[in-house]
Amino acid sequence: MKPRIALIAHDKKKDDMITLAAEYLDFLRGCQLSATGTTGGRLANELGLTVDRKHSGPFGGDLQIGAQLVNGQIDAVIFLRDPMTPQPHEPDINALVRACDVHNIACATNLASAHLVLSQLMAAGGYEKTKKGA
Ligand SMILES: O=C(CO)COP(=O)(O)O
Repeated sequence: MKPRIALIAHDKKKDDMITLAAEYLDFLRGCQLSATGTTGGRLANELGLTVDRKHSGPFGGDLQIGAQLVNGQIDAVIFLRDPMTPQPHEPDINALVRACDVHNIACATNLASAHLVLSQLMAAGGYEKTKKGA
């Protein structure tokens, strides 16, 4: 089965998400992706990824991803949170991260852990990262 990955980034982390996804592009093309609205829009427009776009985070997108996760439809969450900016939907963010803990779903909330999760999922699927210039 294809890995089912949720990709979410707060505004100041969206460029990081695009750079991250570009690095794992071949692998992510073979995954089933969900994303909050604006993050998903950028992933689709800038990288051509096929993404199940939920509502934007402040309008319930985190909760929609949380519901998918609770229903057993998500294997890992990459959630690049902005720890320096207060978010109007902080309760929704906490609910999603809590749901990951309740259901023991890997949740990477920064780039370092995102690389670990993605490279591990890739290795488990027998993928190799394409080396630049190779
Ligand atoms: O706010 C978010 C996550 O909490 C992200 O939502 P967007 O991808 O719609 O910006």
